[in-house]
Amino acid sequence: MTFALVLNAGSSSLKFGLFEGRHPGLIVGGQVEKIGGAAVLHLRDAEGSSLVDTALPPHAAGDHAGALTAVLHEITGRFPDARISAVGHRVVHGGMDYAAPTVITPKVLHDLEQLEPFAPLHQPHNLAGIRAALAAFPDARQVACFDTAFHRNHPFVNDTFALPRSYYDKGVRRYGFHGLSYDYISGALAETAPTLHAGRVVVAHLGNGASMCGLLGGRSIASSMGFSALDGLPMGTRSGQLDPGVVLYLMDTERMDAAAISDLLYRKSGLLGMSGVSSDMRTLLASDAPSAREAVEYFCFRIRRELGGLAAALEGLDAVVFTGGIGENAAPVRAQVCRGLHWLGIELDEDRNLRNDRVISTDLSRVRVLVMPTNEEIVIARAAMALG
Ligand SMILES: Nc1ncnc2c1ncn2[C@@H]1O[C@H](COP(=O)(O)OP(=O)(O)O)[C@@H](O)[C@H]1O
Ligand SMILES: CC(=O)OP(=O)(O)O
Ligand SMILES: [Mg+2]
Repeated sequence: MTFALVLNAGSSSLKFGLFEGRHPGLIVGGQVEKIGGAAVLHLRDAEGSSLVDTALPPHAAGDHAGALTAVLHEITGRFPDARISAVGHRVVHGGMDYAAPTVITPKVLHDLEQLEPFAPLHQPHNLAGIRAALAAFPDARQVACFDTAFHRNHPFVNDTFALPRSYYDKGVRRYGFHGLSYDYISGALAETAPTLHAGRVVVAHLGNGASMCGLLGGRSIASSMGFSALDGLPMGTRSGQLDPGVVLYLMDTERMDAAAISDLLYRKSGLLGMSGVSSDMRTLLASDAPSAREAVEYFCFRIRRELGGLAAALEGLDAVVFTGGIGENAAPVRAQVCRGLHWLGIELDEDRNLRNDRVISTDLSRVRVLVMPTNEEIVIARAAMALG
C-alpha cells in the first residue's frame, strides 16, 4: 500500500494529512495553529477523534519551519514503516505558467521561487515545506498544487486591472487564491446539492486569510482576491482592498519603503491592526474592547459588500457557502454578514446558525445558506496520487 503526505502551509497554520491508497483515504490529519504565537499541534484520526493536542515548545512554535519539523517527527514516529510515495504541497502562487498540479523538478522549484515576492506570507513557507520534504522523503514524488489554478479561466473583465495592456501581458493580473478550497467546495456541492452546483453560488472562505469566489455551474468566474493575497476582504493581519493612493502617500509623505509597506499591509493590518487586540477571530469575539467590535463589524461589512458585487457578477444568487476556520465556526460573524440581506433573498435561521448546521437559512429563504467544512488536503492528496 502506498501513502501520500499532504502539507498545507497557510499564513497562520500548517495543516497536514497522511493518506493511503490510489483513491486516497485519510489515516491521520491535523494542524499546527497559531504559528508565531502560542502554537498548538493537533492530530486526529480518520474519524476526527483527537490523538494529540499539545503546545509546541517555544523553539518550535515561532515559525513554519519549527511547526514542520514537529509534524514530520510526529508522522514518521507514528508510522515508521509507511512507504510515502508522494508528498503533495499546497503552493499559493502558480503565476501565469502553472495552472494544474505539477511534479516538482529543480526547474519547477526555481520558477516558483521567482513568485515569492507575489505572496510573501505564503510562498516562502510552501517552498520551505517542499525542500524539507525533498530531504526527508528523497524517493517520493513531490507534487505542487496551486491556489491560483482554479481561477485560471476568469472572463477578461475579472482577470485584468485598468493598467496599460503591457502590464497584463507581463503577468500583472487578478489571479485569485484559495482555489484548492473552492475546488473542494465545488466538488462537494456537485455530490450533495447538484442543483445548487449548477447555479450561482458565492463561497466565502473565511480563515486567517479570507476571500470570496463566485461559482457559476461549479466554475470560478470571479474572486475578491487579485494579484496578491492582499486584495479583497480584510484578514487576520492583511488590509484587504486599499486605495492605491494610500500606498503613494505612505511612500511620499511617510517615507516608507517597499519592505516597510509590505510589513504594514501583510502583517500589521486587518483585524490585528484595526483592533490592536488580536488577529484571531475567537479572541476578538470574546473581547469587550470597542476596537475589537469595530474590527469584526468592518470584516462583516466588507463581506456583505463583496457578496453584493459577486451576486452582480453572477447575475443572481442561489446559494451562499461559508467555509474556512471563521466561516465554519463563527456563528456571530455569519449572523452579522446575513443581517439585513432579505432584499437579496437571504433569511437566516438563528438556531440553525448557532448549531453550525449544514443549512442555516430558513425553509422559506430564496437563497440557500450553507456551512461546509473545506478540505484542501484531500484535493491535494488526490492530485498527488493521480500523477503517479
Ligand atoms: N470556534 C471558532 N470561532 C470563531 N473563530 C474561529 C473558531 N475556530 C477557528 N476560528 C478562526 O479561524 C481563523 C483561522 O482559520 P483557518 O482557516 O484555520 O486559517 P488559515 O488561513 O491559517 O488556514 C482564526 O481567525 C480563528 O480564530
Ligand atoms: C491565500 C491565503 O490567504 O491563504 P491562507 O488563508 O491559508 O492564509
Ligand atoms: Mg487556509
